[in-house]
Amino acid sequence: MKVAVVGAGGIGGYLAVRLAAAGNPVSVVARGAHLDAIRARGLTLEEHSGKVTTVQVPASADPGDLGPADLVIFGVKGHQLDDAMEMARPLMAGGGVALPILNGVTATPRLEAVFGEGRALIGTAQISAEIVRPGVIGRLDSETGLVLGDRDGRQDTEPAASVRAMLLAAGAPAPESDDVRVDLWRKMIAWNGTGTLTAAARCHVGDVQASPELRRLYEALVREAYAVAVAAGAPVPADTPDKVLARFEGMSGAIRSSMAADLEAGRALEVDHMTGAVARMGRELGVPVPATEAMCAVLVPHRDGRG
Ligand SMILES: NC(=O)C1=CN([C@@H]2O[C@H](COP(=O)(O)OP(=O)(O)OC[C@H]3O[C@@H](n4cnc5c(N)ncnc54)[C@H](OP(=O)(O)O)[C@@H]3O)[C@@H](O)[C@H]2O)C=CC1
Ligand SMILES: CC(C)(CO)C(=O)C(=O)O
Repeated sequence: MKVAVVGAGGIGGYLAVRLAAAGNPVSVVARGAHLDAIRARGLTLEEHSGKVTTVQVPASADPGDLGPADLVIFGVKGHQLDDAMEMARPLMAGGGVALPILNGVTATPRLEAVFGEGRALIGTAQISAEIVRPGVIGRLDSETGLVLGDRDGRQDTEPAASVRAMLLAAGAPAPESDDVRVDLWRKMIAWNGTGTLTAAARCHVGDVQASPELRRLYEALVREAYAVAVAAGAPVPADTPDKVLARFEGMSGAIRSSMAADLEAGRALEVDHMTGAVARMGRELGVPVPATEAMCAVLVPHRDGRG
């Protein structure tokens, strides 16, 4: 299966290295110093375990250079997806399928709106990774991996089943799921706590775990996002908040969210597609989300980055 990764950053870059190292034909769309480094020295993955892998892959800022792919992995941020989809048209021109790994719950419908119904899978990354320097991805944890399936949440249909098999064969965990839509929403609920708070409080998960005040705020953010998910008709079971809170206890304290890293680096924030989306849905659905609104108020001034 020919694979193209649009946005070979933290998660996209991690997947690109794993798939290419296993012998799959992978190309990447990147830009700036990251692209220059990939072209000069290859794309490198430094894992939490100390393992380092470098692959040489075709890389370009222009997808037209790379040709159509069977699988197009979208690894960009929520606010970058519209531009990325537009430029990715040559990659999708051969009838391939899109696999978004973005946080939030809107990437699949956004992709289907551009490429057509049934042309996008659901993907949700339980992975923590970031570009640590141009050309180099650091995987910061050893979490569960990339949960993927079709738009109805199934993993036994094509091409979802083949994509998952390819990831598993490449040593990229792609856990089993009864309904991938539940995983997607569960991640959104968890992220409203971990992702929002490590950004807003400019800290790591360990700081939240150690602070009674931040833990209370974390729990409020998780419970608010769950209430929004239920009101939105998401198929999330009633024990979801408790499971998310229990999992948080075992999470590596060294993790912080991609938004926390973006905030520190002065990059634009995905806030409208994440915390902001929960707040917006809360308002629309009549669900009070005061903690989420407060986090938005703190993060929105930094939305466009330092330029
Ligand atoms: N990082 C993590 O640990 C996790 C992230 N996620 C989610 O995954 C998604 C991706 O996050 P992450 O991997 O951190 O993102 P990164 O910012 O690390 O990677 C995105 C990459 O895409 C590049 N890019 C964006 N638009 C284009 C374009 N038009 N042409 C070429 N390159 C482009 C960016 O370049 P540039 O920097 O120049 O904009 C960047 O290198 C987000 O939705 C995030 O919330 C989910 C789970 C965990
Ligand atoms: C918080 C985390 C690392 C959880 O996997 C994440 O989703 C992100 O960085 O955006």
